Amino acid sequence: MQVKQLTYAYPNQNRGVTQLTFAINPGTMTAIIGPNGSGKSTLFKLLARELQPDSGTIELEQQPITHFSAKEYARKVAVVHQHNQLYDDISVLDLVRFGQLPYHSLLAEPDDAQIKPILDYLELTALQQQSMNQLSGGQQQRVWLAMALAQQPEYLLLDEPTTYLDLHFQASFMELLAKLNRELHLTIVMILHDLNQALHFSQRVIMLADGRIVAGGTPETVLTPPHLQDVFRINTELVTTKQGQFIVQLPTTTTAD
Ligand SMILES: Nc1ncnc2c1ncn2[C@@H]1O[C@H](COP(=O)(O)OP(=O)(O)OP(=O)(O)O)[C@@H](O)[C@H]1O
Repeated sequence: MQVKQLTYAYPNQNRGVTQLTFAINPGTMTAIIGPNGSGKSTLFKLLARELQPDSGTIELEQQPITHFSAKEYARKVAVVHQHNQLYDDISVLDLVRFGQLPYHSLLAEPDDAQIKPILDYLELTALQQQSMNQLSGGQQQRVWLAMALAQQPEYLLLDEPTTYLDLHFQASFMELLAKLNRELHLTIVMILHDLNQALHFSQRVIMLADGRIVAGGTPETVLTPPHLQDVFRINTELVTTKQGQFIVQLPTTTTAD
């Protein structure tokens, strides 16, 4: 996926994103990070075709993404939003079946042979007849991911996928994404707020500020204390442990006794 000079401003505003250029290489995990209001969600909506750019292009397989029909695009790119809303009560199985819509007409019988391994993979088989509103937030998040996988996409876009999960589920959800990337070769693009998740789970980080890319590259080159100071206005230190390196946020001011 190639993003070239992508620019979007909300109506009557000059805010949004400006002149974004970057590539998402197949088979990689990319983290999009930046402070509040830096343009992450706007970029996400442009990649998901929920907004149309004012100028610039997004290309997939050397074609502008506008050339794909909605169904064609859904077979290539699946989106997991941060705030998923359900208007009706629905079972886990029925919701995951919706992921197959890009392959079938509405009247076609669901193909549960394809769904079953996905439910097994995400440890949802025992929950498949349960109603969504009986599940915890972490379980629901796995079901939305299962629905996205039922689209059999090549690209998976995730907007702050771990925001509502407790620390245990945050860690296991990120491990799961890494497994999907490794085993199914899914290309993953995710908005993250947690800098250590970006450090440990991405090969590439795109750092936004004021709607522009201020740094892009490997996590080690982008997530440096000077960059984090400039962009997030936080004081950090990279600490090396037996488990690898971690970004630790330090107090911004020190009080003399
Ligand atoms: N619907 C909208 N109408 C007008 N301006 C908007 C709208 N949505 C976002 N903006 C503005 O566009 C800019 C980028 O916002 P965006 O939501 O993309 O940031 P973000 O990085 O996702 O922020 P956050 O971390 O708070 O979710 C901000 O200045 C914001 O105020």
